[in-house]
Amino acid sequence: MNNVTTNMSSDDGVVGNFVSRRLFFLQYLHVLEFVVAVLVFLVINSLRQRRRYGLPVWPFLGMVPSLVSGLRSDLYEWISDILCEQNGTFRFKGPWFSSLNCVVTADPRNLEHLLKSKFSVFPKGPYFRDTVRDLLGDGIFNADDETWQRQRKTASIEFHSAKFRQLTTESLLELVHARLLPVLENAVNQSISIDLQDVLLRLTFDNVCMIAFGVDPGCLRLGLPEIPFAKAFEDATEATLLRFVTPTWVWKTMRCLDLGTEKKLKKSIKGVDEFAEEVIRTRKKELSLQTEDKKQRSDLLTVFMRLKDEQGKPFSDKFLRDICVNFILAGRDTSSVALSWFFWLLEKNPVVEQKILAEICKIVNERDDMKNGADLKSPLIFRPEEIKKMDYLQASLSEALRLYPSVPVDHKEVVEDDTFPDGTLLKKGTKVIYAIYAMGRMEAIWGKHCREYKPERWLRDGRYMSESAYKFTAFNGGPRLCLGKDFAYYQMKFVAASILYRYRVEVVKGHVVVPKLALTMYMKHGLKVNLIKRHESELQVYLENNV
Ligand code: HEM
Repeated sequence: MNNVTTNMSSDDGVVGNFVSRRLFFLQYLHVLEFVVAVLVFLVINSLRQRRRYGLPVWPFLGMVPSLVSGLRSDLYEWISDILCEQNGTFRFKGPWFSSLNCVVTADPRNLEHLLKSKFSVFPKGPYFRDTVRDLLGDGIFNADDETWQRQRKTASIEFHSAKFRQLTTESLLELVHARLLPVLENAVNQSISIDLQDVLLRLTFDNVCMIAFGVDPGCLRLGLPEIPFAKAFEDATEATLLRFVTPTWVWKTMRCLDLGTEKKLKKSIKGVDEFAEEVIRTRKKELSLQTEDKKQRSDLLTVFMRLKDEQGKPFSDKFLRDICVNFILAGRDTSSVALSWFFWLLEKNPVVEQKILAEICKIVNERDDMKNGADLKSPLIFRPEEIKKMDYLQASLSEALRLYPSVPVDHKEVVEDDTFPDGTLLKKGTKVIYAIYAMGRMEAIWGKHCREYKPERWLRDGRYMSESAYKFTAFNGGPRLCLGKDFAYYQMKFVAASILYRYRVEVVKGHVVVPKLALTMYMKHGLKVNLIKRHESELQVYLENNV
C-alpha cells in the first residue's frame, strides 16, 4: 500500500512537474513569441523606413549599422550611392542621444542657399569651433562673424596684392627648381621609386610656411628629413580629427586627465606653439631694427604685425599665431593631394597627358629664343604668363578635383530654423554635411559620363571656363570661397608642368591607390611611382608638330 501510495504520490509529483514545466514553457513561449513578433515588426518597420530615408532606421542605433557597412567598403562611394538614390539629399539618423544626426546634401540649389543666399544662417557653428579650438584658436578657418570677417578682409587684400603675388611666385620657383627637381632627379639617377604624394606634401608645406610665416622649414630636401615642426603639426591635426569621432564628454574628460590621444594632442600643440612663438619673437626684433630702405617682407605674419586691432593696439602674439597656423592648415595639403590624384589619373588616361605636353610645348615654342633654336638641355623655367596660358592643363587639374576633391565633405550648423530649396526642413542646431565628392559623381549635375575623366568638359573653344561654385564645390563658394584658389591653380600648374616636361610618371605595378578617411582626401598608401626621364626626341616631336 505504502508502495502504491508512494508510487502514486511520486507519479503525481512527476505529472505536476510535467504540467508546471509545460505551463512555464507555454508562458515562456508566449514571451518568446512576443519578442519574435516585436523583432519582426522592428525589422519590417526599419526596412520600410529605408524607402523614406534611404537607409533602414533601427531602434536605438538609428542608421549606424548601415554606416558601419559603408565604412568597411568605400565611405565616399557609399554616400554617393545613397545621395543618387535620394535625389541629392538625405537625413542621417544617429543613435538615440548621440550628436550624429545630420542632413547630407549634394544638391547645387541647396549649396547655393547654404553658402551664399542664407550664409548667416549656416556658420561653422559652436560644435566645430569647440572641437578644433585648442589647435586653431580664433583663426580664419575656425572663426565666424566679425572675427572671421576681419581676418578675411585683411587676408583678401593681401592675397590680391602685387607684392604677395611676387612672394608666392618667387618662393615656388625656388622650391621647385632648387629642391623638388633635384629630389626627383636623384630618384631617377639611383633608379629608386618614390612616394610622390609624400614629396608633394613636403613641397606645399614648405611653400605655405613661407607664405604664412616667411620661414622655410626645409621638409623637402634630399634625404626627406623629418622636421619637428611639420611632425608636430601633422600629429596635432590627426589628434584633433579624432575628436570628431569621439563623444564630446569622453574627449573632454581625457583632456582634463591628460590621457591617450588628448595627451598626444597637448604635446604636439606645444611643438607648434613653440615654433610659432620663436618665429614671432624673431620677426618682432627684425621689424624693430628694420630701416626703410631694407627689402620689406610680405608674408602674412609681417602684414598682420603691422596692423592694429579695433582699439588701435597691435594684435596679440596668440592671435598672430592663430592666423598663421590656420593658413598653414588651409594651404598645406590640398594642392599636393590634388596633384597626386591628377598624376594617377594621367597614367590611366595617356591621351590627356599627350595633350598637356602638346600644350606646354606649343607655349614654350612661342619663346623668342626657342624660335632661334635654343638649347633644350638648359634648365627650362616656366614664366608666369606661360603658366596662365595653359588652359588644357588647368582643365585637367579641375577635372581631377571634380572626381577627387581635396576636401571631400564639409559641414555647417543651422542657427535658425530654415528650409532648403529642395523642401528639406532644417531645425536650429542641425548639422549639414555637403558631400563634395558625391557631387562630382552625380549624373544630374555632370551628365551621363560623370564618372569619366574628361578635361574637355571644362573647355569652350579651347579656353578654360570655370563652373558655378555650387556645382563644382572643391574650393567652397560664396563669402567663404577658398582664399588661396588662384594661388593653388598657379602652384599646381607650375609643379605639374615642371614635372611633366621632364619625366613620365609611372605608378609602381601593384601599388594600391585608395582614399584615406580624413578631412583631406589623401591617398591611403601614398603614390609610389617610378620616374622615367623624357627623351629630348620625344619633346622634339611635340615642339616640331607645333611649329
Ligand atoms: C587645390 C587646392 C585647394 C583646395 C581644393 C582648397 C579648398 C578649400 C575649401 C573647400 C575651403 C573651405 C573650407 C571650409 O570653410 O570648411 C577652403 C578655404 C580656405 N582656403 Fe583653400 N583650398 C586649396 C588651396 C589653398 C591654398 C594653397 C591656400 C593658401 C595658401 C588656401 C587658403 C584657404 C583659406 C585661407 C580658406 C578659408 C577661407 C575662409 O574661411 O574665409 N587654400 N579652401
